[in-house]
Amino acid sequence: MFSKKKKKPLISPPSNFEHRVHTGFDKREGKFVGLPLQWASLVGNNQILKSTNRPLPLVDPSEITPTEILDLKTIVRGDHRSSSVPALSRPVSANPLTQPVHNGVVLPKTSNVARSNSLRSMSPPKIRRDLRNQPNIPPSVPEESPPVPPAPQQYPTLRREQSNYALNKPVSDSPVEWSHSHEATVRPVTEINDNQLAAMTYQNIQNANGPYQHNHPQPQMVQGLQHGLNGNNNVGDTHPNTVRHQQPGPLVTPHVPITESKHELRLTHEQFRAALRLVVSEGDPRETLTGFIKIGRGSTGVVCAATDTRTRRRVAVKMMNLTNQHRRELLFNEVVIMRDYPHPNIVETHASYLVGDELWVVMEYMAGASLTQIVTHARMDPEQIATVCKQCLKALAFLHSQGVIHRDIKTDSILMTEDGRVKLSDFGFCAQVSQELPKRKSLVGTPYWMSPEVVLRLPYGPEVDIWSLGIMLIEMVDGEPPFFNEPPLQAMRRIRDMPPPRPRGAARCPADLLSFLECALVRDPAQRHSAARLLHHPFLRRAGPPALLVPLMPRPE
Ligand SMILES: Nc1ncnc2c1ncn2[C@@H]1O[C@H](COP(=O)(O)OP(=O)(O)OP(=O)(O)O)[C@@H](O)[C@H]1O
Repeated sequence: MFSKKKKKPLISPPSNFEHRVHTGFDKREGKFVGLPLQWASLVGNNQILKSTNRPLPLVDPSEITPTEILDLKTIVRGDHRSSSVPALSRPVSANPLTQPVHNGVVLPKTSNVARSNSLRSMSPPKIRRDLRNQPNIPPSVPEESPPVPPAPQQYPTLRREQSNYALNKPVSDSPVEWSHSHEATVRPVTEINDNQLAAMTYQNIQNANGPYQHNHPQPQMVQGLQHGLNGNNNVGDTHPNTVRHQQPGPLVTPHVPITESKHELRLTHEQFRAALRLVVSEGDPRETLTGFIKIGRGSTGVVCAATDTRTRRRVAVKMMNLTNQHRRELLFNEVVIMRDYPHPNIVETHASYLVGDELWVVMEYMAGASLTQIVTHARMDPEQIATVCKQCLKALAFLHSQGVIHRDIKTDSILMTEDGRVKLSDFGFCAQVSQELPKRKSLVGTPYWMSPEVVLRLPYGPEVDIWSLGIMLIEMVDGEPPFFNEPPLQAMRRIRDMPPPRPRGAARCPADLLSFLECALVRDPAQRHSAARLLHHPFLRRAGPPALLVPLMPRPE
């Protein structure tokens, strides 16, 4: 009868915006300039990529899985003998109550903050909601960002409606309670943001009286990426959201006596350093370590081999500068994950320290090789591939049973001892899920190894590691992952739109290897086999002892 006249929404102009990222295209050089490192890696013109010829992992800084307030729990600092301030502890128990969830993966009932993967997410989780009224930012609740629209051709893509991953939990910042004793009462959370760290540190860190700064998250970069995935490669260049508009997010930390309670907080360097000090060991490793030799460089810092003069043991030391991290909160992962999840197939952490402005993680020295070195220099036979897969799957089955998702499985993350034992490393990007928070949403991973659900921005779980393991298997057959000759963004489009990839060398692969691969590279995560299930696949009967891998090790020069 009557046509409803739509009222034109009144949109105010942005206020208080800060222009902190300025990107452009240098026609002479033929490359983008001014991109943050992680985004540069995505469009394929960053220096680290060039120097190591390996793609960098990508962490979308604006997409943080919201945190949840869980039950109150008392945690005690692991080593509190000599400490004058309370600190986060190692986990009280390694195996919380568990119940099966879908697809055979068993998740812990709650995440454990002390395991503090957890501390990784200090960026404000609410920004998209806060920015909803701004131009160019579509409403996105409960999802944090729009899915990639289906491409014109179509291999049936996953859609949100197809997955049962409804996010039924409200977004909430999680206050952390803190008491002035060796026992700290905290609400375990799955991720902690700057507000929560501020809450902890405000009351506990002496001399940390500098002003809190507002955090400036970067939601527009997601739009830029989305734009790129939709066919425009000029990420950050032509998309309207390249200018950042500052809009402070809400703060829900009743225990922090700060007047500007509506503002997101960002820890000062000293506060962050003090927070990190709470989880590292005391002492100066330079007093006991000697003979440093640089053996590698990653996106977070350098790795040196050294000798522990007390034990005469060879160790590897990962040194990460606090001041030049893309997301400094990820450093907490480096400290706690390998330490808190000991397993024969996970690189062992001995200790970690703050040395000036650097975080040093001292770990077992893996003198053999990385799997990348092997796949790029040798051809592996099916028995050797099965041996590697089996050892990796043991680590993954263990981690997944604890609710830990690695999120960056690739040959670069697999290190070997000289006698052929295979261990998982590089836990900088991992995340924890639990029954309360069974799915993650952040865009994290290295493009070529990303699962369809991650590319599609669907909530995801531990199954993403199984997809990446499948891609890693293709690396073992072909020497590189699928689409490796294409820019990362194009590779992500192909992952989004195409059937699961097969190795180029499929013709020389036995049927059981291909069948194993088909169980791992399933587009629908609910149908993908879990690590525990894959361990029973007939292909793994080919697996042999670690010695089978020794002939693959590069010969010392
Ligand atoms: N425990 C270790 N023993 C021997 N070599 C190691 C050890 N840990 C790391 N490395 C080597 O040091 C180099 C850098 O490692 P690092 O973990 O910093 O970087 P990465 O693998 O590129 O990861 P990311 O960039 O995600 O931090 C790699 O070549 C790796 O093989």
